[in-house]
Amino acid sequence: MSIEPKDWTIERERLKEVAGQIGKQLEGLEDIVRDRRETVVSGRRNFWDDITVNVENEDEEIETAASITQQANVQRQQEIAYRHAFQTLRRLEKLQGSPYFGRIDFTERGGASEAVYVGIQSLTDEESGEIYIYDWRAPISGMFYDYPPGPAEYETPVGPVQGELTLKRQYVIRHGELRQMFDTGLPIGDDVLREMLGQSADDKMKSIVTTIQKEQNEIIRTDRHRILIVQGAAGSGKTSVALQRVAYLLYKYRNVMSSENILLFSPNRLFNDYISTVLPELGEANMRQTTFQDYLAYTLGFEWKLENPYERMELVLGSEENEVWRARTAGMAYKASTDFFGLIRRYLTLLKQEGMLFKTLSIRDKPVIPAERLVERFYGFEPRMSIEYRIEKMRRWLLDELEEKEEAYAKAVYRKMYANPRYLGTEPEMKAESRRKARRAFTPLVEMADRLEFADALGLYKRLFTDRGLIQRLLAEEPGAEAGVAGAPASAGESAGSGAPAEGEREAAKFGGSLPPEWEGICRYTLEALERGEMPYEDATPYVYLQAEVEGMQKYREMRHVLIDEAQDYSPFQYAYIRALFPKAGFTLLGDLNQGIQGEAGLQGYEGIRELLGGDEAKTVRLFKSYRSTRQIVDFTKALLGEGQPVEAFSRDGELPRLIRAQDESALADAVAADVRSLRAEGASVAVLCHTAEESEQAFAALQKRGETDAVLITRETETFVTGTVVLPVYLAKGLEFDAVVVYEAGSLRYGRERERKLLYTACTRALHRLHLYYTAEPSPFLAGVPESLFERQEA
Ligand SMILES: Nc1ncnc2c1ncn2[C@@H]1O[C@H](COP(=O)(O)OP(=O)(O)OP(=O)(O)O)[C@@H](O)[C@H]1O
Repeated sequence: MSIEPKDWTIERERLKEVAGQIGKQLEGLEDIVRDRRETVVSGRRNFWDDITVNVENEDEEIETAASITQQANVQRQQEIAYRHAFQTLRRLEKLQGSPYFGRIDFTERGGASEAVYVGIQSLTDEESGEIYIYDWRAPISGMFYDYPPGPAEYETPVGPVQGELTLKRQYVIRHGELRQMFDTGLPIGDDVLREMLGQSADDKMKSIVTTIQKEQNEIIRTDRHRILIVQGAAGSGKTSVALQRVAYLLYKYRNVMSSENILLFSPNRLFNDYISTVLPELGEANMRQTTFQDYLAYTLGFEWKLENPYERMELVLGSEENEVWRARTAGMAYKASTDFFGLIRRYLTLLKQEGMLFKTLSIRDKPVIPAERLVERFYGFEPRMSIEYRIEKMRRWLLDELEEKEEAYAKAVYRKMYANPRYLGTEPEMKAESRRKARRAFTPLVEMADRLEFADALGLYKRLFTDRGLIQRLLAEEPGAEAGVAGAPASAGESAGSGAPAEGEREAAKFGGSLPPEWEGICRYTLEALERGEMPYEDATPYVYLQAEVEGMQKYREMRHVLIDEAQDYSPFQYAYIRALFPKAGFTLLGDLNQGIQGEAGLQGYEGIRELLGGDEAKTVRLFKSYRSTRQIVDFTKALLGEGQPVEAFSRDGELPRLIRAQDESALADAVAADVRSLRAEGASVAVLCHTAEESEQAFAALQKRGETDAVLITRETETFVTGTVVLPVYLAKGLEFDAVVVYEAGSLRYGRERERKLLYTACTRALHRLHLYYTAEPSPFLAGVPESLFERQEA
């Protein structure tokens, strides 16, 4: 749709007016920020000037303390006021270069027409009340993403507002100058989007706020369900949507939620760096971010050598498929399952009645409080009392008991000293010394009691793999036979901190299943690893869960929303645990089953976890359209997948993917090096993707030898994402994207097993514009399933 010259004049005038308004507000704010900064600095410098410190008697001490607290409060208020003004200033500065990107003219039914300009945040003239810009997250702005011109509506707290969109316009404004504008008949003009998607990959992810698609907008704004599960094709914008959703939640719930109350679980630290600028670009602070691995390492502490999921994957991909391999992979699958979760819940129920293990508290191998006494005490409680309640009661009892014993110990030491003619100290000296000795001996025991470490969680976990009778009993247990959960009247301690919500316990009782045939082998490798102080990745979550149930769990009640990216790589067991960790949080899960590189140890579908996380409160949404790659790459990768979750391409054209055969390894390295060089000369960012870390190292060395000295090798330890030429294993490229992807060796020896199909798919879907696959000998059988018309064959 063409735009009249007079419209250009009007729009330029308006832009000028808005710039003037921003300038005016900035000026005022700069003064405020300066004043407040000075107040804060001088407040800190002169903190003690207004306080009279007097500690001569108790009353004076109390008065001094009160005046310090009061002064600290004043200081804190001043700092908050300064921070607020400073952030507002930063936000306004952001508006300066590009104040808005869209406009809709909306005529409310029976009302007047209003031009709504949409930008990354709102701008209002406080004197006149005129709204110059609406925040993209405001309800009225939602229509910009959802409707073409014509009938439209938006939600408000008092119900929907209906009317008609008479105009929809998109702007490109750079450095305060109107460069382009388009009137569009579509929800969001394809031309603008195509242009954006045609650009090169950056070393940081970009915000998509100007071109959010209707189906993505729905996900960003949904807040009627506590749990939102998104199954989205590779490149469909899951991560982008997740980050815009965080910005939306921060806006909508700004009075009750801050970035400190939102947590994102991401696949690795490299990814954290890659997405780190999106929220600041939108004028918001980043949410908290972690990886599940980091959380586990923190919880397990230094005494365990925790396996990394990637190390485990290397092991599975790189090993021969013998009996040990089969036991390991079967163990990974079983320990990830809701069946194993159910088994552990039943175990915990049984422990309320029998079988609990405790450590003996001793000093230099001499028992002070034997484990049997603890067992006796534990089973002295009513059977329906929760484990955590009993343990907490025992903690208090133990601390009293230890105090008494410490006193007796001190007396015994004193008597010994007294009887020793060679000891020359005075009586008070002897008393003080004996008390010191007793304190030294008892401190570790008191700490153990205080931290609830007297239950033997490790012993309990190991018993699952040594006591076949126990396992058989747990498997035979009737679902719902959980004492203290089903049907029992509520009483103190009954549900006190049982570790998982009661609904979770009831859900868990449904699971149970049977043991995998490789159980003997699973027991063997598990016990051997634990004996060596090594924690296999698949055991880490079940173990910390069991430990938390018997020692008490640190829950994160302040977290209001938890997002999980690459959700397909978490096990059902992990979801059960995560649910218990964040009892007050809503959840957004973003995953793609097609990219499930953890095989049986990850998710097979969403139904089970829907139930685990909260059943009716969950909503599942699907995204089909892939925005990352060209149509040619999407068609190729779709065919590679065979069956699976549906994928659609956005209409952006590029060249066909290439499948290139090399005579041998050396010829392959020559060809890849030459290819990388020419792609780089065109300015493309290039990823050379490999099967494992070992292959990455070899490929990297081969490229270096052939003069590609700018290439960077990315390993599990890398924390900063760079573009240029990077060499890395596929699993570390999860969530990332590159202009060109070179699959280093796509032969049948690397990607031959069914579990490797998704790995190859994940590799290929990282490409924006170019995809080149190299191989020697035989190509991967999954490539054989791709119609010849979808790619080009070449000889190196
Ligand atoms: N509405 C949009 N406007 C502009 N670009 C978009 C839009 N949606 C997605 N993109 C772009 O598509 C690419 C893929 O997005 P993103 O990484 O969020 O997808 P994903 O679903 O998380 O992918 P994957 O699962 O493959 O890692 C990014 O470059 C992103 O900027």
